Order: sequence, then C-alpha cells, then structure tokens
Amino acid sequence: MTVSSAPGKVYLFGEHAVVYGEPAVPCAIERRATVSVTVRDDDHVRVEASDLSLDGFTVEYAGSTDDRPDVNVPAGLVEAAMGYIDAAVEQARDAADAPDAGFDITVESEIPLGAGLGSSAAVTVAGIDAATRELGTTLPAEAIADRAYHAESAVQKGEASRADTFCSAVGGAVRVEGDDCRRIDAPDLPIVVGFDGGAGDTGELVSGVRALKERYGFAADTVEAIGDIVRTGERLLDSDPEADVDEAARIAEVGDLMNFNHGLLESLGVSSRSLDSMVWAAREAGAHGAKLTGAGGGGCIVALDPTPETLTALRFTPGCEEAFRAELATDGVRRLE
Ligand SMILES: Nc1ncnc2c1ncn2[C@@H]1O[C@H](COP(=O)(O)OP(=O)(O)OP(=O)(O)O)[C@@H](O)[C@H]1O
Ligand SMILES: C[C@@](O)(CCO)CC(=O)[O-]
Ligand SMILES: [Mg+2]
Repeated sequence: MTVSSAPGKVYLFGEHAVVYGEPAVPCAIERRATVSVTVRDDDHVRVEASDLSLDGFTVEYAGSTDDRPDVNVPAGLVEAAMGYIDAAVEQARDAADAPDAGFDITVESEIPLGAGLGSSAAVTVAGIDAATRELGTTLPAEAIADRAYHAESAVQKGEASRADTFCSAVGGAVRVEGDDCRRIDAPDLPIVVGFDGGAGDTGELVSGVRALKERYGFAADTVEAIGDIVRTGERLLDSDPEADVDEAARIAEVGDLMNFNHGLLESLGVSSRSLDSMVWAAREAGAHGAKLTGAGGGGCIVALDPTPETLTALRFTPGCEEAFRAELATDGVRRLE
C-alpha cells in the first residue's frame, strides 16, 4: 500500500481571473487530503470516500465505468462526485504505462468539499502521487502538479487553471500565471478561515464569470483589474523584510488589496449572502482584510488578523458554521507510506 497526502489552499488574491491568464497567489494550508492506494490483481477500481455524502447518503463505490455505486442518488451527482478520483486513476495509469491497473483506494480528508479550500486539487494530487508510486513510478512534485492540472481540467470541462493543483503539489505560497508556476516567499500571515457549511460548484461558477466577461466589456475589465490587484499584491509580499517597511503596515496593505479583490469577485457574481456576512463580520472585528476564497458561491472566506478578534466574531456570526486559524503548509504532497 502507498499513502500520500496533499494540502488545501486559500487564495490571497486572483481566483477566477487566473482562469483567463491573469496571475494569482494561493497559499497552501495545513488541512490535508490523504489517499491510500493498493494495487489489485484485476482492472477494477474500488473507492471508499466516507466524506462524500450526497444529501445524507454516504457513497461507497466501485470506480470502473461499468460498476457504479448502488445508491439512491442521481447518476449525475455520483459522476460529479467521483470524477476527480477517476481522472487521477487515469493519470496514474498513463504515467506508469499500466492502462489496465486496478486499485483499492481510500480517501480521507480534513478539507471541506466544494468550499473554496481546494479539496478537489488535494484529492487529485494525493491520488495521482499514491497510485503512481504503487505502480513503481515516483514523479517529482512538478510532474504530479502537471498531471493533476490535466485531471482537474478534464473534470471541470476545461475550466481550470494550474493554480490549485500546483499549490497543493508543491506547498507554500505560489504564483501562477498561465503555464508559469512558481513558489514565492511570503511573510508569515495571520490567516483566519470562516466556513458557512455550504459549497459552490466550481465548474458552474467559472462558466458564470466567463459568460459575464463575454457579454460585458466592463466584466472583462473587472477580470483585468483583479490581475492588477495581484501584481500589486505580489510586489508587497516580495518586499525585503529587512527594508524599512513596517511588517504590520505591509500585512495591513495586503488586507486592503484582499478587500478590493472581494468587491470585484462580488461584482462578478460569485459571492453569496453568507460569504458577504462573514467578510463583514471579519472586517468589523478589525481584520486587515477579508475575501471569499476559491470558486465562491458558498463555502469559505479568508481574513488576516493576528488577534483573536476575527475568530471570535466569526464564531458568533449567523451563517458561519466553523472558524479556524490556518497555518501555511510549507510541504506540498507528502509521501507517508
Ligand atoms: N474527501 C473527498 N473524497 C472524495 N472526493 C472528494 C473529496 N474531497 C473533494 N472531493 C472531490 O472534489 C469535489 C469538490 O471540488 P470543487 O472543485 O467543487 O471544490 P473545492 O476544490 O473544495 O473548492 P475550490 O475549487 O473552490 O477551491 C467533490 O465533489 C469531489 O468530487
Ligand atoms: C475559480 C478558480 O480560479 C479557483 C478555484 O479554487 C478555478 C481555477 O483556477 O481552476
Ligand atoms: Mg476545486
């Protein structure tokens, strides 16, 4: 058996716009998906994913296309639920040149699904890494990232950037612009996450932004303005900590840019009432900045606050189900067994 884990992420800035070639800066956080893989002696794929619950049903399925789970939920939902694992299996078979390999796979995850923390990328990265190693091939993190991008992109019908998968594979803070992916230095950021208990559909939200952008020049300008925020933000993150910039002032300015970024995401239609109320609760509690993270529609916000105030305020905010501090994950994919 091989076991790999990979982290989730928050976006400091740039989600959605990154799909159209603007830069983005996601940061990996210490919440992980762990995938265990054992090769089988036939070509079947059996997946146990206890976090995948659809309207109260817990799904446990065998993953070969002719062997779908026997559960009372619409086939489309099940297909959507298992798409990332299926795509990861295909990538591993291709990487190890073993088209008929079968696997028993178990997925465990600390990352809420569909909530903007990159659960799909983490499961895909950890799944490809564990399955390729189980077939005797060990790939560098960058190659795992590339395969995970193609897997996510296939499931999201071409509507994916390299940002989530690269960040999850290599860890730390990263900068992604088109095919150019790199790790960057970032100051120690006091990240707080608020979660409304809900989820958004990444593919649908991305299509919604694309439609707005094609319809209105000012929506296309909004996407470009998000890119400008990222370019300003990355200069701030990159400034020499020894220089005469006061660290607290620098983090406060990063927060200002996050606030601006949230406003633009809201105009593009990807926020929600509960995301907005968590953002406002964080701002009123004195956070340096707050924005939705990931695809939006529901799920998580990210705020910066070194004090306990934002965490406390979020815990008392109607619509916020969970709030926690997130540590930067300096490792990306981790090989556990
Ligand atoms: N623990 C898990 N077990 C199995 N599949 C999972 C698990 N976590 C996530 N997935 C897959 O990822 C999908 C959610 O991906 P989606 O891209 O919609 O949200 P996200 O990655 O959590 O958020 P975002 O992309 O906005 O950061 C689930 O429907 C499922 O297919
Ligand atoms: C909305 C999006 O920008 C981030 C989702 O976490 C989609 C993507 O980059 O693939
Ligand atoms: Mg995702």
